[in-house]
Amino acid sequence: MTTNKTTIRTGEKAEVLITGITHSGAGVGRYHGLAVFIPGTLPGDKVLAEVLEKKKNYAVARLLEILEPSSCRLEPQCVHYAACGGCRLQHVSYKEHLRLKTGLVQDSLARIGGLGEVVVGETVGMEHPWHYRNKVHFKVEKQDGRYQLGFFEEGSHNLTDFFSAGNCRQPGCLLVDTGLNQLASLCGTLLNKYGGDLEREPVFFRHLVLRKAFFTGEMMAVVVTGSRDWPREKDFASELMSQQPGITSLVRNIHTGLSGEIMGKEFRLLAGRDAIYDRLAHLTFRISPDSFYQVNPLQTQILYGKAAEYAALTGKETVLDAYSGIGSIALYLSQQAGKVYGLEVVSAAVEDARHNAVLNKIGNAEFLAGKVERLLPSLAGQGLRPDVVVLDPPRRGCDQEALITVIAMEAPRLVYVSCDPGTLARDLGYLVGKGYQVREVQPVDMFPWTHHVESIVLLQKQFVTNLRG
Ligand SMILES: C[S@@+](CC[C@H](N)C(=O)[O-])C[C@H]1O[C@@H](n2cnc3c(N)ncnc32)[C@H](O)[C@@H]1O
Repeated sequence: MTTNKTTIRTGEKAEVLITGITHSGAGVGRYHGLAVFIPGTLPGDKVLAEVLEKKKNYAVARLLEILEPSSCRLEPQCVHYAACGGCRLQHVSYKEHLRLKTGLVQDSLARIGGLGEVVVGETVGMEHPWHYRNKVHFKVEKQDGRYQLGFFEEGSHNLTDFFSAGNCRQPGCLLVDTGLNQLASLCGTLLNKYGGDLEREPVFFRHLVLRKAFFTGEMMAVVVTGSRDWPREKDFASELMSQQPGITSLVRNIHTGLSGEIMGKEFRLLAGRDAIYDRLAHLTFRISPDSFYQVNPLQTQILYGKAAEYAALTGKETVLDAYSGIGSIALYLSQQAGKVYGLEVVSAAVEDARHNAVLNKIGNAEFLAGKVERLLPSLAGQGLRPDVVVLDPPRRGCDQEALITVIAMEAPRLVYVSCDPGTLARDLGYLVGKGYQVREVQPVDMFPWTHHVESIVLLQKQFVTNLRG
């Protein structure tokens, strides 16, 4: 029987030339006309793969052998690369990796947003794309008679232990700041020392969340426990604080619920201050344990610089920063604006933003707590007509109610910051359908070696720009 796309079977071995990449970082090629997704491959590779799953329009296969490598193929540097799955592009040269990310954004805009004519700028990369993360959350699991710290392997609940004795060749994650890796390793040792007898009533540790302010060097550790009791909590805290002088904030979070959130609602300060302080450009920021803060400080400066360029402020404009976190973009733009508003749902982040305005002696910023989709209509109802709206939503993008109100407010300029090209494309498509024009799209590599990419986009309202400008 001749093989064609309908007779392909699972278990079949396929020779595939990879010609593209998916949004989750897998290589894509064709086998008898059917698209085949093969993780761990990249355009230019010729590979032998085993079909694992066959659907009507595509198949998923497992890489067995690289028959001819792409000229852009690299030996991954991380010893955990294969098991961890977090760095899905570590086998791709950095130059090619940036080119692929630009392509991913371009492809989303065309396919999802119907914006094939929009030109996407080249992704801005990093000079040293390692140890760039200022935050990490390690999963804590009981395995082989001890608490282990690491990440779940892709698609499973098996933990890749990043700090066991067998992994001493590379303790920690290559994307994470080296000071945070050292702190994680020490925390792992002390959780084992003070976590209780693993056989009888051990403490249920869920996560270890670590943060570092790159500019000030301050570090924060949040130990997330699933149980309330932790008899030796004080011993843990005092030994950690004495052994690691850089740690300025040690917090316990109690998360007894079933939700998949990393942290629960209850925080307890164990030692030091309840927040860390960092500097970004000319500003100082307080960052509380549950507030969002961009994870790559060097690239954040590039991102915020672009936001200022796109906002094109002259000193008198009203700026609305939707999804404002600790107020960083609003405060960054405040010196060139008449008035800035920030809208944010996490109340601790709103408190940080208000505190940050005072800390930086900024008097023209106002921060409101609540969901953007609720606050915006009420601000519009009160007659607020911003000149610039910054949208920096989480991965799921903007709620349609929020976009409807932004359109009704007729802001001449929108600056859309996104970490998900798919939802960005969806929202841009909607805004373009309602009279906005995409002027510039600039991807910034905030997450080197992973398949994630940040983009910043300038949109302008057609016609109204002239009337109001
Ligand atoms: C990608 S972060 C951006 C934060 C900030 N612009 C920055 O650069 O650090 C998205 C923020 O939106 C907040 N958020 C998520 N959903 C929201 C909603 N429906 N309304 C208001 N804020 C929301 C999150 O808590 C988070 O602080």
